[in-house]
Amino acid sequence: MARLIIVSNRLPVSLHIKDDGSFLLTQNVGGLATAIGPYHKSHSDCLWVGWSGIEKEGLDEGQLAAITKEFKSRRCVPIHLTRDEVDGYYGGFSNDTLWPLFHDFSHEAKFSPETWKMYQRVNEIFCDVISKSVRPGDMVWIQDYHLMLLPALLRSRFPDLRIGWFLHIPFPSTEIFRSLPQGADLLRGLLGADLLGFHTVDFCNNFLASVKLLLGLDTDDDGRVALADGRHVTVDAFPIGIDYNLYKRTSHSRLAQGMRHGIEAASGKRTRRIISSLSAESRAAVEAEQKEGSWWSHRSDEELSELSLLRPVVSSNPKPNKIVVSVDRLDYTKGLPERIKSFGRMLEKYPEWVGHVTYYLLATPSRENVESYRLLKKQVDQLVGEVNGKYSLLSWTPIHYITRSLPIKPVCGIYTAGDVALVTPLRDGMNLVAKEYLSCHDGRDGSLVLSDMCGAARELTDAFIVNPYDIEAVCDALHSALEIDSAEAIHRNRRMQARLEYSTASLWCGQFISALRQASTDGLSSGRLCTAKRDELVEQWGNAKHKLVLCDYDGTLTPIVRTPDRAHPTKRLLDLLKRLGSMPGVDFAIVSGRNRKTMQDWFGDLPVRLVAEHGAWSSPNPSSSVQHEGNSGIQRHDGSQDRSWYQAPGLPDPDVWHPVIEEIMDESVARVPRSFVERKSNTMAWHYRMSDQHLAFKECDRLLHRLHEVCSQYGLMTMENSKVIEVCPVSIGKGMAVSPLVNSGDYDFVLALGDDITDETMFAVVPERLPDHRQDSGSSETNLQDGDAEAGVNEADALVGNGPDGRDSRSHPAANQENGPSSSSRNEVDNDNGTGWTVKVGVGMTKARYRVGDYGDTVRLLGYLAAESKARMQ
Ligand SMILES: O=P(O)(O)OC[C@H]1O[C@H](O[C@H]2O[C@H](CO)[C@@H](O)[C@H](O)[C@H]2O)[C@H](O)[C@@H](O)[C@@H]1O
Ligand SMILES: O=c1ccn([C@@H]2O[C@H](COP(=O)(O)OP(=O)(O)O)[C@@H](O)[C@H]2O)c(=O)[nH]1
Repeated sequence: MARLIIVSNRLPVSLHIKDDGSFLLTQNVGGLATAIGPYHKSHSDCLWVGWSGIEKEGLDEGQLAAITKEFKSRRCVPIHLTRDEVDGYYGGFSNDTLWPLFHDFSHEAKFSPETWKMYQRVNEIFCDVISKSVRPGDMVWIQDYHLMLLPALLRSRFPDLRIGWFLHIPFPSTEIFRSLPQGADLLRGLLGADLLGFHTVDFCNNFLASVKLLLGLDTDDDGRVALADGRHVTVDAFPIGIDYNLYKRTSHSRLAQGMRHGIEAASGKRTRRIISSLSAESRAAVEAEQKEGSWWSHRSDEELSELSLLRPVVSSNPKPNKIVVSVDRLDYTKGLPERIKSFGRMLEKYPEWVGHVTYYLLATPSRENVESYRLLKKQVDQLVGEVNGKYSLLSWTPIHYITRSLPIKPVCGIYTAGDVALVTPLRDGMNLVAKEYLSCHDGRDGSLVLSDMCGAARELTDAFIVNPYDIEAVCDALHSALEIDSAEAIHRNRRMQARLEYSTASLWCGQFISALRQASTDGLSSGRLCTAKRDELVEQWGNAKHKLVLCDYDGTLTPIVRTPDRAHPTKRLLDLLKRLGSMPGVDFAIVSGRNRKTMQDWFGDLPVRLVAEHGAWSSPNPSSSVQHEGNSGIQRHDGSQDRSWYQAPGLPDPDVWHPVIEEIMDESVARVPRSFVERKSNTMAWHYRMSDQHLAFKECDRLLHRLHEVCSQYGLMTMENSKVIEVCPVSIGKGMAVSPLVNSGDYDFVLALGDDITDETMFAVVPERLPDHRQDSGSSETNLQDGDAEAGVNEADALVGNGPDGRDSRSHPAANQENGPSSSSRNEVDNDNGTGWTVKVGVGMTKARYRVGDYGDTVRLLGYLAAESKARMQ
């Protein structure tokens, strides 16, 4: 397994030098540490390289070495920088130039040749330090805009190193990016990587448009940029998630709940006792005033003082007391002034909320040494003061303004208390706050008003989406969010939560690393299921009513391992399959070459259809009323009450051919140490995965020759697969087995997943278009033979080379007489480097075929589908 080196500006731990000179390491919090930290911790060979956070000045070589050693105890490699270097590279070019420009704040951007020089120098320093740690086969994953030159610097030293880079902030439009004098240099720097990741497809497109405009380089359909040196760089979207369960759990912590109660009490949401002490006159006065809609006017001083004191807790007001929350760094990209104005406008436009809605605004100090941030702080202070000054009552303040940094528990307390979260950045790469708020409201109401200008808006489509610059629109959305019916809010939230719960930070990390692992000098494979296409597939799945999934097992749902019995499914996989199989409108079939007993033992209890021994046996889903086996198969019970197995008709008698084939295969076992024969009821396989491959390949040729001499007389054929040669009846095949299902007319969406040549026959029977005859099909019963003719034609297609690469996909006896398999074709069919395939088709769409990396990608895809179905069921 390739070792991963993570590189970021900051390390996941900070080092503090205590008064006595000793060191203290503390864990940093934040999106990056949460997302990649667990991978770093759980992989003992994974390193993390980043700036130490300590100025180099005043420290001698011995102290620097001691600091390095301290970080090493946490598998971190610190980069030591001088104050000038940090000021120029970090405060200067990164935060004064790239940050504003990438967030569409060109007017805030400073262009300075000095800070650019420092940026170049520090990227080189990073390269020097990393170069000392790199070993052959390593992968390097660079984070963010601070290190855009690093990929090409590393590439010049390590031509074969796998390099990935991910941008955590937006990538701007070409019009903005081209104003950056060093734009072309930065793009060239990035193109040193194999894989470039962004939060959204829009940011990918912005990047590619700049590459085209500034460097004249084109992109292919798979999002790959072809370089003059023959390399391909893959560009794709990897939207980051959060640790959903952590936030959900923390929202129930005593501290968070205590804060929630405190906030609710302070905002008048909880305290009702005082109401009973209200005089009847006061109550009447309050009600009259609410009806009039104008307040303060025509009131006596006494009335005014009583009203202003009591207003927030008066129960007769039709508005219940509510709480609005927001959590941001005090950054000009977060849209705080616009948001405060919108809140003020809401109190003006909907005065019934005065006294009844309290806004808890947490604005954490950020980059306080930067002039524009200091000015922003003043502006926010002033606006909060204006709204509070204008609307405050004696016992109620509209905005509770907190300018401190809080740890996770109190932050969750704030989220949990909020009836509405106001998340309105003017520009943001993702925005984790929006996702954290929803996870703290798991199973509860609470509304999200969300800016359209952040990456999160692409996913959280059930939020109140607003243009953050439009004060009036935000004001109205806030009003609607406060007014929303609780059941409707829960319903909207559940849809978003189902997706967030699945698309976690660790899924994001795993997905990027998996893609990077597959990246090579050719870029990721052509025909790849990129994020945009995956989202489209998930959407089509969500829209379909009757879905069929045909899924191979070994190599598709589980990795290929040394011996067959070690490929036992994990509990997580079984849970996922159970969930999918039980979903209304989903028919899930595991279609495998495995023997019937293994299929029964491993999957017998699942609500799924099973196909064993490449179609020699099939067993319908015991929980489904729809059966497609008809009377064509021979029904056999094997001890399991709930599950029946049907044998494909017309199979040659195994008692006749087994001894013959076994004897031939046993010879190969004798000739090739550590190879073995797997005997199944209707097929037989010679496995050589654990053997010397050179010797095994030679034996393959000999064995195939021997097998072809006898196969046809028994109605058998050979199949060459991943380190296995299998003999099976010519009348079976995965395609033949699933054809009746595919052609039943019961489904408006079919998805087939597989990784090897035996799955090609299954892909082949998936039609180019799915006819929509669900309405007029009299019976859902389809006899196995009904689909045979078509299956036969399509299987023949697969046989003559309509496989993924146009290669022969099976070694049919007749075909083999002319084209005996060569050891090179054997190498080609070996899928151990992981290339699974996904084929989908639906009513009204044309069949599409995609490549995924390995079984992990397939399982993740199924997870997305399950989450989508869950979201749509809400
Ligand atoms: O159709 P599938 O579900 O993909 O099953 C195909 C064969 O899978 C098993 O063998 C393969 O997986 C083993 C475990 O990873 C590995 O050790 C072996 O080298 C692979 O060939 C199974 O043993 C065969 O019967 C299936 O035909
Ligand atoms: O006092 C605070 C303020 C914010 N956050 C966290 O800071 C992160 C902010 O991430 P986001 O993507 O929303 O914005 P960024 O600050 O990265 O631009 C979220 O995880 C917040 O929970 C925090 O822990 N304490």
